Amino acid sequence: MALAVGMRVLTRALHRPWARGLRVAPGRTGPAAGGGDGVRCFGSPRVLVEPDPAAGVAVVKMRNPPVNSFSLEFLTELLISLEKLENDKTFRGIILTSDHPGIFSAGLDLTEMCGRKPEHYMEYWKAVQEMWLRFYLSNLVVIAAINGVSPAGGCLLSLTCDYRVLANNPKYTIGLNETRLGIVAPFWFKDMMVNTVGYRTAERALQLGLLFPPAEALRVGVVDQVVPEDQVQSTARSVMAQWLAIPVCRPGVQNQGLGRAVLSPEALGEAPSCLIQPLAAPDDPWPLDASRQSAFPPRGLPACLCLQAPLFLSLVRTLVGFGVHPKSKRISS
Ligand SMILES: CCCCCCCC/C=C\C/C=C/C(=O)SCCNC(=O)CCNC(=O)[C@H](O)C(C)(C)COP(=O)(O)OP(=O)(O)OC[C@H]1O[C@@H](n2cnc3c(N)ncnc32)[C@H](O)[C@@H]1OP(=O)(O)O
Repeated sequence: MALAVGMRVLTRALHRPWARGLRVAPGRTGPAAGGGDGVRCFGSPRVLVEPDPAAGVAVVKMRNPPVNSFSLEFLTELLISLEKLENDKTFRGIILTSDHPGIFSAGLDLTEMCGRKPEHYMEYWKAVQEMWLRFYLSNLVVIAAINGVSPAGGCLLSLTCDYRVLANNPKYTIGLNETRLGIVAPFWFKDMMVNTVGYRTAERALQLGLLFPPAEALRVGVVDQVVPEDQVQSTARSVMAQWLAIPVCRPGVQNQGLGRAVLSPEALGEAPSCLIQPLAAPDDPWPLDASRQSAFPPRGLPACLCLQAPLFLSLVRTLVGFGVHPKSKRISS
């Protein structure tokens, strides 16, 4: 299904460039997540924050209908909310979930990835990287309450979290399915998966673009817990309490050198620009090894991307296969 939808969205984006406008969800106020009086929700059109100051926790709800895809606007709002919470010493943890049960996130917004100007791709890709880095390196404990399907970038976002609770609904699959769309997950998507489920499982999952239903997801370890749908939020809160009982939970993990293995200290300094730097060097050697070159273009590559082959090639050279590219050493070694 993801494949069919992906193709449909990409094709439509090329033919209906005017349809890419902002989807603004109405604002909303309500009681705090903890039910306390006088504490109001805040956030932005696409991100609702339900604070529970007494617990030091905020529930961050993604609400970018219809599928919480990562549009540029949504990514920007999500990052602003995260930054606000990080700068507010009231909060030590956030629970990341969807305001639209059934869909956690459909991942990157496919309409952002074709039919646009090169500058837009740069800006968009930088925002995607920043989202990943900011969540991955946040000093807040982040628990994902996954209450819906979570392919590709949606899965990546959950992998940045300290713990993943998934609702037990067979429709709520999770995984990195990029190859099914004819694209290859960037190395940092891959590395996150390897860190989480181990090399062999990640290798197979990425090659086949597997989307795991809950029982499988738990078995391979892509999520930490599967619970009945109506217990996802309460479980996430219990897990959070467990984490917050530890005085130095997230910074402590970093200090022990655990869980932050994808980035070198050098890359941590200025990671977004460092990661996209090769885009500015179009004479770079082809980053894919011979076996991958022969597999390019992959079967099923969206026609609209083929039409933009030169741009697409340079982007692909930049974004994928860094694991076999000599320059990757400065990032991943
Ligand atoms: C910067 C340029 C880079 C170019 C090179 C790329 C290299 C990068 C490599 C890899 C990284 C990629 C990461 C990704 O995250 S790619 C996105 C992968 N996502 C998916 O495969 C999910 C596709 N969607 C689905 O499977 C389903 O929509 C669903 C299961 C999430 C929900 O199903 P359902 O409830 O039945 O809803 P619909 O399918 O009817 O969809 C509703 C509506 O939403 C549109 N839509 C769905 N997914 C996306 C999406 N990812 N981006 C944008 N829009 C999406 C869908 O088209 C429908 O639209 P409508 O008909 O107008 O209502």
